[in-house]
Amino acid sequence: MDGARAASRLRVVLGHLGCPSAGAVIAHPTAGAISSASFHPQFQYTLDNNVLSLEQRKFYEENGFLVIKNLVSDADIERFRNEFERLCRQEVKPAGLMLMKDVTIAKTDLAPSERVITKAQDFQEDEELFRYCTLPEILKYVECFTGPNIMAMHTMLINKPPDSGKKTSRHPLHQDLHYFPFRPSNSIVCAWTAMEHIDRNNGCLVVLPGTHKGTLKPHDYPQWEGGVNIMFHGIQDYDENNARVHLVMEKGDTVFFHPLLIHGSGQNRTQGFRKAISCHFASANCHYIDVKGTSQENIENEIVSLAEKLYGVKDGVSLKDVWRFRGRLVKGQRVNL
Ligand SMILES: CC(C)CC(=O)SCCNC(=O)CCNC(=O)[C@H](O)C(C)(C)COP(=O)(O)OP(=O)(O)OC[C@H]1O[C@@H](n2cnc3c(N)ncnc32)[C@H](O)[C@@H]1OP(=O)(O)O
Ligand SMILES: Nc1ncnc2c1ncn2[C@@H]1O[C@H](COP(=O)(O)OP(=O)(O)OP(=O)(O)O)[C@@H](O)[C@H]1O
Ligand SMILES: O=C(O)CCC(=O)C(=O)O
Ligand SMILES: [Fe+2]
Ligand SMILES: [Mg+2]
Repeated sequence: MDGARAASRLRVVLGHLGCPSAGAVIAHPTAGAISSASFHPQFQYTLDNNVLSLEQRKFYEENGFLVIKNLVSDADIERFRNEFERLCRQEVKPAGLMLMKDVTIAKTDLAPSERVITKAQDFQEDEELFRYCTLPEILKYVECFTGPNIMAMHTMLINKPPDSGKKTSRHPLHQDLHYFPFRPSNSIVCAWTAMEHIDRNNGCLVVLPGTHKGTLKPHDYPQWEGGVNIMFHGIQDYDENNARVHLVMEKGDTVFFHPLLIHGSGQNRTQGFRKAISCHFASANCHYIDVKGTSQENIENEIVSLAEKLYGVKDGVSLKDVWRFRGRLVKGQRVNL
């Protein structure tokens, strides 16, 4: 492998390091100007900015997610779909992009195509896909959680394949914060947009409402008979009695959710490749943390070993620098991240 490719892979791999347990309730530091009409000191997970209705704010505060119907246009989704196909055919190779295959075919030599690639990750250098992270209709909502200084930290186009029968198309229940070495968690939000109708048949998102009020749980690989995709860690001891909500979504519908919200996705029982595009945004006022000695150390160790195995890299790479390199400012000022 040439140096540039190795460096770009290393960068992406290291980008998955996580951080410490997020137990403490932290007052939101990025609250902007407070309008007296909407000042609600009881709200902890949303900011006062008059975009969300009172009902929507209460819903997110209580549940940790909020679905906005029909937010992204069909025309934009068509463009994302076309660009994804171009990436799969490798007609363009933006720096840092990672194309993943399902674990059942990871060791085969199948040429990359729209039917082989299950996820395009880190498309921050792909102008066409990165448009998603700059859409005004998306950022308008993101700002309700992050405040005005907004970084796009982590980008994915997920192409959930028809399940091979081994159930590897599932994504185990997890909290995204497990992968993130920045805080506070309330200033991070994921936007996830359905690129087509998504329901239980093709593997919709499943969320455990209210779990964003808990702490970051230990994550590890689930004991799945048919195997599990690399770095798809799950929570071992979630409360089986917690309500589950299966998010049935139409093309363009977008869910915004908190990084502590426990969620996953079921297997795809259809013959189609179920597509969604997402970005994790964070306030640029967030700060990096050291994950050593925390529950996130296992993902850190895994990634570091992988990096050592693949590139012969030892120490010297700062995680903070990696994230700083990968994150992109999409609004306001780049303060810390
Ligand atoms: C909030 C958010 C972060 C939540 C999540 O996204 S959770 C999932 C995160 N997962 C990831 O980010 C994975 C990131 N991807 C990567 O690091 C890369 O795609 C790699 C897995 C390293 C593959 O890189 P690639 O350039 O394709 O290199 P290779 O084909 O040589 O593979 C390197 C070794 O990894 C193995 N591998 C690749 N894909 C998978 C898979 N799906 N499941 C299990 N193992 C896999 C592959 O077989 C190879 O193993 P060895 O031959 O070295 O033993
Ligand atoms: N043993 C497990 N460990 C961790 N997560 C699991 C386990 N079994 C299922 N899940 C995950 O739990 C979530 C909810 O599963 P659930 O069975 O409610 O719905 P589903 O699998 O999405 O839908 P369906 O059962 O209709 O296929 C899914 O995200 C799935 O990946
Ligand atoms: O299946 C999906 O689209 C969601 C996957 C997910 O939660 C993640 O990549 O963090
Ligand atoms: Fe997730
Ligand atoms: Mg199930």
